[in-house]
Amino acid sequence: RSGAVHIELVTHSREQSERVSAEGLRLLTKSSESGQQDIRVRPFVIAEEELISSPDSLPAPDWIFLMVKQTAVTERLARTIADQMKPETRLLCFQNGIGHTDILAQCIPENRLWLAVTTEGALRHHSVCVEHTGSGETWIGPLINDASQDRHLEKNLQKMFQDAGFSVSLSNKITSKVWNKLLMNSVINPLTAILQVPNGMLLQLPAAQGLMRALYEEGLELAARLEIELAEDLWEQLLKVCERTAANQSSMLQDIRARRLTELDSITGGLLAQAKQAGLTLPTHHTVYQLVRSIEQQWGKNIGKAGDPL
Ligand SMILES: NC(=O)C1=CN([C@@H]2O[C@H](COP(=O)(O)OP(=O)(O)OC[C@H]3O[C@@H](n4cnc5c(N)ncnc54)[C@H](OP(=O)(O)O)[C@@H]3O)[C@@H](O)[C@H]2O)C=CC1
Ligand SMILES: CC(C)(CO)C(=O)C(=O)O
Repeated sequence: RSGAVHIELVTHSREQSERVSAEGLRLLTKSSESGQQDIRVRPFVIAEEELISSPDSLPAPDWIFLMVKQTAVTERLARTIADQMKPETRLLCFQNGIGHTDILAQCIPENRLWLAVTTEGALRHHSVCVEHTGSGETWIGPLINDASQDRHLEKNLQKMFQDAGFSVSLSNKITSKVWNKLLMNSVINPLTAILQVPNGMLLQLPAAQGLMRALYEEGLELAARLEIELAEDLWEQLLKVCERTAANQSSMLQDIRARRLTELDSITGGLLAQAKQAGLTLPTHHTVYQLVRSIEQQWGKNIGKAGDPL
């Protein structure tokens, strides 16, 4: 969208940035007002390696949106991002799961980290084509609540998203939102990946429902131990997500089918790491962790990692 907002896209590969420069990005989207739309956008684009070799090639931004998988969040990436930040720059992280902020905080002060939890759906078809697969809600909030922070940037950001047609709320309890989603992902994602079924099928299998409940209860116990507030109707919300996305393959199942690394270490593994610190055991999560890891290891991935995440 034009107007006062200037957006720059940083790609992983030079090949992708060259294609986006030459062809633009194709966005497939559907809305009740305009029906199916096939939109071509031409963002300013640069590859990560160009940014590393000349870190001053872009003007320092107000916001950086981090939209990579958890598996791509490394200390090296954190350093690259830190080199792009000026004192007012904030980093907004869109990842499912937990753990990435610990890596990012090695190079970026925690009071500059913001989290986004979104139920928007996006699917990359290829390097210059992405589909908006479903509209949802997005919550944004700071990792730490620092009363001295000037929050005007956050309000401007919310307006920018709203002007672009997204439903965005600001939250002072973003950790609760993160954990609500984390618990849902920790139930749906590994089970759909192990059973190789779409989300809705979990509701048709009584034995799977028993497993879902066991995973959920263990997650609840951990959140209570860590004094993290969760939605009171989280179980009902979880069942609704399975219903609403009945025909969809979870992101973990998609990763397994494409033989990519999954976000297991940040979802189930994230819970297990927190549980260990809190002196709790989560036996059902531990078992599904070992099962998903065993699937990855069948293709030679994550071979160095034992079945025990810790
Ligand atoms: N898709 C969705 O509907 C939702 C996703 N999320 C979360 O958002 C995160 C991203 O998911 P999603 O968009 O689906 O993932 P995708 O894998 O589709 O997209 C991530 C993109 O990040 C690129 N990338 C990786 N490393 C770098 C880097 N160092 N510099 C620049 N680009 C890089 C990848 O490029 P390449 O492939 O070339 O490495 C890829 O194009 C995940 O944590 C997911 O759980 C949350 C809610 C909904
Ligand atoms: C909510 C759910 C399970 C929807 O598929 C998801 O976030 C994912 O697939 O990662």
